[in-house]
Amino acid sequence: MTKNHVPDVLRIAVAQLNPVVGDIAGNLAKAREARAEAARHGADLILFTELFIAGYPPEDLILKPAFLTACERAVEDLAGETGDGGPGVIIGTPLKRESGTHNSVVVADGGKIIAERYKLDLPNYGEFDEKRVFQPGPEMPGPVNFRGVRIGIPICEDLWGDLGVCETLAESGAEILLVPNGSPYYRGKIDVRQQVVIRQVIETGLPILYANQLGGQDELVFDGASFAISARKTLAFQMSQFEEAVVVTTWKREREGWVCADGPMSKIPEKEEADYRACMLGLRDYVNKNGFKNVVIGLSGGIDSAICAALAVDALGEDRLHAVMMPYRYTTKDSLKDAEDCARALGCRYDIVPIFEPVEGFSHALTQLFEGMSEGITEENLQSRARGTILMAISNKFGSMVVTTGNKSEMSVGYATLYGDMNGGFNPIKDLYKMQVYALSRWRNTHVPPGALGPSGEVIPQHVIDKAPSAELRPDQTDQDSLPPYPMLDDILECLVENEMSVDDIVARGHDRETVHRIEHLLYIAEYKRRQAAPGVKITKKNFGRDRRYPITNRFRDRT
Ligand SMILES: Nc1ncnc2c1ncn2[C@@H]1O[C@H](COP(=O)(O)OP(=O)(O)OC[C@H]2O[C@@H]([n+]3cccc(C(=O)O)c3)[C@H](O)[C@@H]2O)[C@@H](O)[C@H]1O
Ligand SMILES: Nc1ncnc2c1ncn2[C@@H]1O[C@H](COP(=O)(O)OP(=O)(O)OP(=O)(O)O)[C@@H](O)[C@H]1O
Ligand SMILES: NC(=O)CC[C@H](N)C(=O)O
Repeated sequence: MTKNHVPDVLRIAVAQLNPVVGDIAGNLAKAREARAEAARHGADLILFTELFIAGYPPEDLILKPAFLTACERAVEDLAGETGDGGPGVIIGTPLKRESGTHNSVVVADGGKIIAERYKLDLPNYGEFDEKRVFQPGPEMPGPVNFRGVRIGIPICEDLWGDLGVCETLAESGAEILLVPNGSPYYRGKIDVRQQVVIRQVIETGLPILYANQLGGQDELVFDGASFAISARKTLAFQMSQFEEAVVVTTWKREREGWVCADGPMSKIPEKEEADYRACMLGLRDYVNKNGFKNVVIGLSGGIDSAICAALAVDALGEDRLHAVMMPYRYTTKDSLKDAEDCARALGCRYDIVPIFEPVEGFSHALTQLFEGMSEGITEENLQSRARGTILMAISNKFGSMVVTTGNKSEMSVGYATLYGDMNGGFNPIKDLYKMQVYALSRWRNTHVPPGALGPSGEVIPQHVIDKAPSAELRPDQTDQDSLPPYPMLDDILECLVENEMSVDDIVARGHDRETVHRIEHLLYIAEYKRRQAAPGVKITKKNFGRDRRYPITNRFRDRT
């Protein structure tokens, strides 16, 4: 220490933890445990993620006065506990003040709250809706003097937006920026975050520590991967992605400012692994946080239900998945074998429940009404609905949640039966196009991701990957009877959904205009189905959920 007791070393613990939205007592207990661990490792300060005490995003819970009171009490309790001489705390909480209800952080040390700071830049795009429930901080935040070190605390979007929060903090004397985040995963997001942080390091000349939440919350997956960028614009430390951790980083005051002298350097997973682990974590947390002991999946012998089964076993363990094959007249021997092979490879419970009787029963009940009419989609959908009803019966009887299996290609064009195979509580592959389902399946057959509870080896039989996809709702049916080949379909969809491209621009990529028009039309008319669909894990920049809000009643077609 220097003569005036300003420290030359600061040990900052980063709590990359998985809170549960609304479980204030549970989140407080987690914070206490993390602080105790940080204390054991000699930390001076522990940094929690955005709105940690509430869980992020709390959405309209913020409108409940009782929720706000409970959050504030919890942080007051924690602040009181910092009188034990252990680490100080930076923790996120909503706070109702005269200037409004704010997305805030509380800084506590020596048994009391020493500062409050409010988020200025409220994100209101994509999955974010913060302007709906919060008011922005009334003024630019200044640095907080923590044991003689001037710390700037921009809150998440304060780093991304152009309100100049970081710049102002630097101008008003901040020596280091510690940023609590609630930043959800999408493919490639890590690079985007690093660019955002590097930009602010360049603007301010200060090192930035970026602490991100972990865990699944409905459609969102918070992937952690907290990191710091030094004032020299190099990666100072990197925490693991998709894993909870409390790490203590050591910062030293040098001539050029604060420098991270010690911190972890975790490896960040590549494309398929990252997507697979996001789907796994999203499913695991949805099931566990909502109190389901088990899940049930209709296992058809096709690729979608196979990868969902693999994800379920990896997320929950083989004893928590019940796979049910429900054959009908058009189910091939191959499908029966593929489903059984898949269940055997995964080690889960497997049952066969034929649907002849329910389908024939419905058909019989409708014979008179449908007399003289030809068979078609109605009869195909009866098969899907019989299966959906059986899965829901198993769900009701055993308390197991139905995992629904529609991929993004199908959800885009409405290639799924409402109240049939769309039945279910959660869909781990909802934001994966069909070609991505194949890529992840191949990847899983040669890798076991960290934290997965499933076995190694070929858990998705190669034959399932090689054969032509089919709904098997009529003889010799394949998906390509009514849809363009998946590589083409997926490219057109990505252009329309993720990139909001014009039909002309999509045609310029080499696609047939009539096909693009047809896919655009199918995409628009399936909106009503998606509004009734189960939530699923967000993997892309634009998922079918809060990211994309199209009207159901919509006559617009791009015909320029
Ligand atoms: N705008 C709107 N708002 C509210 N409701 C609307 C609606 N438009 C239609 N509807 C209703 O929806 C009904 C049609 O929807 P629905 O009953 O689902 O049936 P529909 O979409 O006509 O048929 C299901 C399609 O999915 C395919 N499929 C089914 C099962 C599995 C797979 C697969 O491979 O994964 C594919 C199947 O081959 C067929 O092409 C209409 O009868 C009407 O009642
Ligand atoms: N014979 C079956 N037994 C059990 N479940 C089935 C059966 N057929 C369909 N399903 C369920 O309905 C979903 C829709 O599947 P369908 O076979 O119609 O086409 P898909 O979307 O290509 O799916 P998959 O690739 O899993 O076959 C399947 O993922 C599965 O969960
Ligand atoms: N919670 C936030 O403010 C997050 C916003 C930011 N753009 C992100 O995705 O990380």
